Amino acid sequence: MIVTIDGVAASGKSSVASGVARALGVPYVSSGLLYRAATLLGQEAGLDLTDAAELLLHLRSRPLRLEPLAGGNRVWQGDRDLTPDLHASGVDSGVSVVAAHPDVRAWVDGQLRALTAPFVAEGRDMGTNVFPEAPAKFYLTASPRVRAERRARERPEDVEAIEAALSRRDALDMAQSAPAPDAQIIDTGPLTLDGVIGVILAALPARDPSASK
Ligand SMILES: Nc1ncnc2c1ncn2[C@@H]1O[C@H](COP(=O)(O)OP(=O)(O)OP(=O)(O)O)[C@@H](O)[C@H]1O
Ligand SMILES: Nc1ccn([C@H]2C[C@H](O)[C@@H](COP(=O)(O)O)O2)c(=O)n1
Repeated sequence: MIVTIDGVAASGKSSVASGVARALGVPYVSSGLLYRAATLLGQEAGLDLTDAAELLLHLRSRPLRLEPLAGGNRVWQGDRDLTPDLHASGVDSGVSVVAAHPDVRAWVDGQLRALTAPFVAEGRDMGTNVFPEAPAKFYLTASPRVRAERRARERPEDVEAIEAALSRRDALDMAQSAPAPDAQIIDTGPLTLDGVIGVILAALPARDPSASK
């Protein structure tokens, strides 16, 4: 079975996906890391991130590998682990431009669709575009203030500045961030992390252990 968890920036997608995946004993797949890796490599090579053709040529010359694990995902380029660099604020500010290119999206989608189910996939368009056939879809929301307060607990930055950056990213990512019509929308604002995971686990269809999707 594939479970999709989409939502706005910092709504809890990766923490919730990891918790659900652990409970189900399957890996989770963080699609945003591939967009982040494309951005990091483009920036490191000094490329113009608005030039999708040049960026894709560069990405295809040394392929990336997403390693989906229940506890956390890693992205490799050869034997270099890119993961520790993928949440730098420079990547945060460039990634929406990269994620807006249709050809980059097709490059990411191809890698995701090549993965073997079962897994929990999180991102923006997992339920709408990449795995529309998934039998269980969820979409996480929370106000920009709630999300900024949560982020401020992990980064030594001002809540107002984080909130402004999140709202900017929400606007830039809006085109690919709509909930699937058959997704259950969960406002995580009033819920704990375990509470959100519990809502999702309770809503999952009964599992057939022999099914692969
Ligand atoms: N329901 C919740 N209650 C309290 N804290 C939460 C909840 N959900 C997530 N968090 C916390 O909010 C922060 C952001 O969560 P997380 O990184 O999982 O979000 P994300 O949607 O994957 O972010 P991004 O879009 O930047 O990849 C983390 O510190 C996480 O522990
Ligand atoms: N399926 C996806 C996943 C991510 N993105 C974009 C949106 C974000 O700006 C960026 C990083 O994602 P995050 O790590 O914050 O979840 O990648 C997307 O367009 N589609």
